[in-house]
Amino acid sequence: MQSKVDHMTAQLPQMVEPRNPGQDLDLDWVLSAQANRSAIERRAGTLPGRRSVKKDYQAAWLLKAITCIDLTTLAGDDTEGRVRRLCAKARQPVRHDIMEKLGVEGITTGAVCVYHDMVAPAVEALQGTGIPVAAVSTGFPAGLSPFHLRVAEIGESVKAGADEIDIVISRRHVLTGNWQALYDEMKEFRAACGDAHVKAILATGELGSLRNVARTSLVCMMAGADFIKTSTGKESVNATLPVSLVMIRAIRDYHERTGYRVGYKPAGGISKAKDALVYLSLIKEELGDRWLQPDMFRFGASSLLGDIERQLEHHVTGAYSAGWRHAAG
Ligand SMILES: O=C[C@H](O)COP(=O)(O)O
Repeated sequence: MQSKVDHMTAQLPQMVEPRNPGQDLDLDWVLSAQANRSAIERRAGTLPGRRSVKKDYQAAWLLKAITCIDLTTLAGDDTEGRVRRLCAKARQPVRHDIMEKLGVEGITTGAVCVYHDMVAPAVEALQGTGIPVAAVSTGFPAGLSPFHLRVAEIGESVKAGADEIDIVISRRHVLTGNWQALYDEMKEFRAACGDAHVKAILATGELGSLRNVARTSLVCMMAGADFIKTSTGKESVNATLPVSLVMIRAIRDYHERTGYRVGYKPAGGISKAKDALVYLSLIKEELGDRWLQPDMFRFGASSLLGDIERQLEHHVTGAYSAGWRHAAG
């Protein structure tokens, strides 16, 4: 068990892959992307019952999940104090006594994710830790402010010290099939990020179909997205397993054709440890171990960490509930 924990929690330095440079918009490829809803839903339906995460290794997998969390606060009443407390949690995500019993030290969350105004306090609170700060941007969550302001917002967050920028795409470009406009927008956002990594938020709950999700994923990667992300957390439907399958298969396709690995970030509504394990199994099965590192995979989540910590506490006190054990495999 201990060596499994060590192996699972070994964190790679942030963002070690060569960045996806993007490529010209390939409309034939985009339009050939399909998604068979019933096949996707059948496959997604099998995931929660699968046993890819062995019971003995659950603690190790939960620690792995922590290293992949973008610990998030995106609320209108965010304050510097709340963000400082969030950053303290990112540095020390699990209570000392639990970590001691697990025999692990030094793990952190993958990043902290905040609105622009909270970037500076987050950068200050995380100084010297190596934990990146991600800023949501471009008129998050709807992305309907004037284009030049959306581009300028990226520049402001980079100037304030953000390492990663989570942009929102214009859903209307997808809904009207204007792939060129989507590509141009994404390319400009990517350029404005400079050295900061860019995550493209698709807002999949507003894209109308799984086929649109597949096509949008490809266009964003062609325009140079470092990550594709499901949702803002503010749509009525956020991260789901069918949408995740479509997006990670697009990532696999893109890697096979171009040689570049793009990261994946399911976000919104993921709050249970057992759900995190299902996502990790999905990534392992569909993309392989390389994507199970924080530079290639993140959960966008505001409350997942709390449940994971509770489950780890149960693990060290031997108090797992039978139901949870069953669900997690
Ligand atoms: O990107 C992150 C999401 O906004 C977080 O959503 P959540 O509060 O449902 O975990």
